Amino acid sequence: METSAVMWTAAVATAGLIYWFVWVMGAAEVKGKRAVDLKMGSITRDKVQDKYKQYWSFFRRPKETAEASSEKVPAFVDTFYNLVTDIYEWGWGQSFHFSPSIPGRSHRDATRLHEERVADLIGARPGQRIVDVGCGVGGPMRAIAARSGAHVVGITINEYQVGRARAHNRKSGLDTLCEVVCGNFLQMPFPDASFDGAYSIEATCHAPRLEDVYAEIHRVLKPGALYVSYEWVITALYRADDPDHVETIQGIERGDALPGLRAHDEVAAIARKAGFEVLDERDLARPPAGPWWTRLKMGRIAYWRNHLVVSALALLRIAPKGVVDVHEMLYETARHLSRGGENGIFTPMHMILCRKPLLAPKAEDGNPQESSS
Ligand SMILES: C=C(CC[C@@H](C)[C@H]1CC[C@H]2C3=CC[C@H]4[C@H](C)[C@@H](O)CC[C@]4(C)[C@H]3CC[C@]12C)C(C)C
Ligand SMILES: C[S@@+](CC[C@H](N)C(=O)[O-])C[C@H]1O[C@@H](n2cnc3c(N)ncnc32)[C@H](O)[C@@H]1O
Repeated sequence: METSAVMWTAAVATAGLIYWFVWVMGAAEVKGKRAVDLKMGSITRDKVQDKYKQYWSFFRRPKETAEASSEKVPAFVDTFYNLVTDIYEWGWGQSFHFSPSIPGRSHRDATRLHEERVADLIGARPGQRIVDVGCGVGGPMRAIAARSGAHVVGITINEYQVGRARAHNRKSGLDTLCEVVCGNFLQMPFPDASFDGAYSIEATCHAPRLEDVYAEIHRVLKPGALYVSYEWVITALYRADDPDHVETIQGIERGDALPGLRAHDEVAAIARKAGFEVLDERDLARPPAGPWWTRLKMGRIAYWRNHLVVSALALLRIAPKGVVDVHEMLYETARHLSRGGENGIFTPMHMILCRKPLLAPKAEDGNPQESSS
């Protein structure tokens, strides 16, 4: 073959490979986001690397830093979601959480069932107003509204997610039932006693003090309303004197913008302190539930492919440079999360079901008060 023919063949093959990597394999599982559309939320291209460095230096020692400057946590969590939202959508889907694997069922089904369980636990029904505390781009909100017919109002600190969630709501025809607002769940822009139910899926772990977000949820619920949360916690198997355990938990905190994971046995006491009655509390990851971390482990080849895709896109200046660093951080985080799941020291689905009592606790004169907020 002539040299020019060889060169042409090689060029066409390379172009075909790039096309396959970027446009075909690079499409999200839910086809919501493609690699070529990766942005870094509302951060401008030239600021991505700086923002990533700032995030990393804040969360490198998550617990100490967040304890010393807890008021800064929501802003850094916002930065984190600017950096990761598109990568999450591209490589995971529109629901930013884990779910127990179910033999013979797809990840998409397992995710939806884990979300529908929330609707069932709080008895959501048509005509009710439910708040989704930390709603992401609204995967759970759409599943819960579709299942229950309830009106769901989601709140997220990240403006970019608000835009994505609203676009998905419109596209799925659920925008009459689903609403999204930008705000801090530690100071929600809602009146007292304005919701018939509430839920949070893998979101309150971002609060520096769980009591603050629980108190705020308690405030916006009507007396008698139910609240369910899937919490990220350290389990009873954790040993503080085991360096491998310590490294795993710190790795999870660092790569997920967490100001210190809580222990499983702290959650119910905090809910009661916020004024809730605790109706049920369970780790949904315990057998017979299938392991939630298998999806993360199975994705290793895809992550390697994704690494090539983001590196190529950054090289071609289609994606901002910092995207490679963010992707690497997520790869590391996936390793720590899988390890935490496998050795049983961490769960992302410690479920707590609470009710705001009809009557507030006794007043000083010993008589129960009518519960208002
Ligand atoms: C609840 C939270 C997020 C949970 C998960 C949705 C995400 C945790 C780790 C993320 C990922 C890790 C590896 C990425 C991979 C390297 C990339 O190629 C494709 C996306 C990932 C799979 C990404 C997807 C989302 C997670 C699983 C926290 C933040 C409280
Ligand atoms: C891991 S995502 C989960 C999103 C959604 N629950 C889901 O399962 O798809 C966590 C969410 O909590 C939100 N969040 C974190 N801290 C917040 C805060 N202080 N106020 C409002 N939202 C917050 C993030 O913006 C993000 O949307």
